[in-house]
Amino acid sequence: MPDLSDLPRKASLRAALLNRRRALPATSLDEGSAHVVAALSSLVRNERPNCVAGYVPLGPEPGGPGLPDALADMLGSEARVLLPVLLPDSDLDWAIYHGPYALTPGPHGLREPSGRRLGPDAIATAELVVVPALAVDKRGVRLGRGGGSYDRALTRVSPETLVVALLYDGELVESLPEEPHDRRVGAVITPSGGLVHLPV
Ligand SMILES: Nc1nc2c(c(=O)[nH]1)N(C=O)[C@@H](CNc1ccc(C(=O)N[C@@H](CCC(=O)O)C(=O)O)cc1)CN2
Ligand SMILES: Nc1ncnc2c1ncn2[C@@H]1O[C@H](COP(=O)(O)OP(=O)(O)OP(=O)(O)O)[C@@H](O)[C@H]1O
Repeated sequence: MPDLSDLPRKASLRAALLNRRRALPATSLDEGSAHVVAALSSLVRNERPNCVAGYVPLGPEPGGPGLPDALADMLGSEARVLLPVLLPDSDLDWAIYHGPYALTPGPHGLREPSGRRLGPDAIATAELVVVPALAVDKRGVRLGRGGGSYDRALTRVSPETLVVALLYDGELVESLPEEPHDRRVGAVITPSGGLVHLPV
């Protein structure tokens, strides 16, 4: 694999990382996601958040299609899982997860919650924020889909709240390009490394 930190632009990094994920065999995706979900489960059981912001994995994203249900199972019955709804300007709205039958098709092949929208500030009520990423570097700099959605959403999250990105092995990289609007994450979970806290 090339040293991803040597690739100059975010767009070419995204393409390389997406191609690498698409080339992973189904068994690696399944096993990787199972390890990631197990480490996330330990984190949730330790932290006992009342509200977790999650996501519905798209294609080969870590966590697999069962991630929202897995999150709901990790939490007590009083706790809630928030899921993102992509807005036309690429900002994120949020709605409570009420099971797989309450997900509807969204843009880019996304599946989004069909329930009442709580507004973009609802992410501030999450006590743990689980985010998708294509890669994260050792400082916590995150590379996402390129809409700037999580850069905006994470500005509404308290600095005290843990933001954790789910990755496959090889996606916690040495260095990524960072722009002023980029919001760093506090931790990543990888299949082999489990939960890794990053310096804020
Ligand atoms: N699961 C998930 N949900 C998410 C995000 C994400 O990265 N993953 N987002 C993060 O901001 C927002 C959605 N933003 C997105 C922006 C672009 C594409 C995209 O380019 N999709 C490809 C098709 C899928 C693929 O092949 O990977 C496309 O349209 O070509 C997807 C999501 C909110 N919800
Ligand atoms: N607070 C903001 N308000 C408006 N636009 C923003 C904001 N933050 C970032 N953007 C815009 O979003 C675009 C993409 O940003 P970037 O490449 O960092 O996305 P990303 O973090 O990879 O994507 P995502 O968060 O959607 O997964 C940039 O053109 C940037 O100007």
